[in-house]
Amino acid sequence: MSEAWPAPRPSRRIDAVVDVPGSKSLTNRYLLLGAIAQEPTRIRGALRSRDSDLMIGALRVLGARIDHEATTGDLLLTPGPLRAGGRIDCGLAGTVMRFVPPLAAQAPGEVAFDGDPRARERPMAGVIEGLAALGVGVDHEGEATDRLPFVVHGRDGLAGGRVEIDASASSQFVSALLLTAPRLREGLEVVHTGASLPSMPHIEMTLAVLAERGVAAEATGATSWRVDPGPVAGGEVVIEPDLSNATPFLAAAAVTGGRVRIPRWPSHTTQPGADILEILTRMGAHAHLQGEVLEVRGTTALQGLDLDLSRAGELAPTVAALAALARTPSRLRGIAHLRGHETDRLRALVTEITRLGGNARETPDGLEIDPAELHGGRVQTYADHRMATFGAILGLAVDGVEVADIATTAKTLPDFPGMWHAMLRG
Ligand SMILES: O=C(O)C1=C[C@@H](OP(=O)(O)O)[C@@H](O)[C@H](O)C1
Ligand SMILES: C=C(OP(=O)(O)O)C(=O)O
Repeated sequence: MSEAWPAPRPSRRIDAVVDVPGSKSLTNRYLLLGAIAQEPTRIRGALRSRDSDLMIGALRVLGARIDHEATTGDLLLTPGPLRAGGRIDCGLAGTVMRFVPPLAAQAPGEVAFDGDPRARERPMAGVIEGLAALGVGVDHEGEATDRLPFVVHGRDGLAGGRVEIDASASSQFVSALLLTAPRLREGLEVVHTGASLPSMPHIEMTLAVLAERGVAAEATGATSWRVDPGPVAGGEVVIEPDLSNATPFLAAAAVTGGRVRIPRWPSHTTQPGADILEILTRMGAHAHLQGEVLEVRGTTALQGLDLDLSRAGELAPTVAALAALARTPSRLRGIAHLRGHETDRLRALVTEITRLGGNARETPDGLEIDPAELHGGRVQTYADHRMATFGAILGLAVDGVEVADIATTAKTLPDFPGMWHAMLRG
């Protein structure tokens, strides 16, 4: 664990252009599809961070060749026959622990999965149920039968068909089963049976990425999806900037009355981070897209808001920081599943807002945050990259904020502290 990081306060008005690295969710989907493609794939603008490196490591264990081209920074994927017999470290990456087991299920033999201590607490039931429905055995190495660690007993030539799972704990259960479905003899229909379903844009992203690689993939109902069997194309792909990782920088403009611009902002995207435009506008900041540049300018006072964040739960820590600095109350709804993220984010956000003198409460499916005068303190981050960026946002507006283990941001951003200081320099 690194030393506590003194969150910087701006010495002058922020006016910065921030180049944000590639999307975690897109990078890890294209990496996985590259490993089962019928030809090599070149990924431009890929994210290099702990989560994408864990995905690269996992795919290598399963037989893919992945090279980093130093001159361009591109990743070059050469698919190989699926290989069993290895151990996969999922770290704390939801995309690795959920997306890779269904691929291992198609490798002939045993593949073991484990991760960080907190990874053993994150929900996995939907993936394990899906594998069972496909006829794939999973042996549990610990006591829990719905979590890591486990061993997948894969085999060639799985039939596929139709599986019913409860994905209310994570949309990644659905994406996981769909992503490797082109290799199933009959393809796959996935039907969600639970009461609610978070992060719908991430499921749409899965369908869009499959379609972009030449696979027939579509929604068959409000909560059911189908992927046809068929070859996955390789070729070149360019990854969009990570819009969720852009949000702390945009929030920096909003809370300080400054200006931040993000180049290469896509005009059409399946990334839920794009919702930040509307959220910031509702809170009183000026946010608009000029060509391919998103510009956010802050105002003197932020307004709270009542918001259903179920589409974009990833944004909750950023929005909670904004809400804690707003002058009217906020309610964030539809995010009960955040209790299964890198940490229990609802509890962590309430604890850390309260630590700094704020006023926040958990509700059954979210948070209520009331205006309060904040003071300094050491924000705990619980191995959660977005708790660290939450602390950094508050530190822009409040004296004496420190962030414990800022290095945890490396989960999805290779040099968050450097980028943050560069933003303050303008
Ligand atoms: O498919 C993806 O890439 C993701 C889906 C979402 O997961 P949940 O539905 O578990 O929230 C999101 O929060 C996560 O950061 C990335
Ligand atoms: C929930 C997140 O990550 P993961 O992919 O590990 O689920 C996140 O990045 O906010």
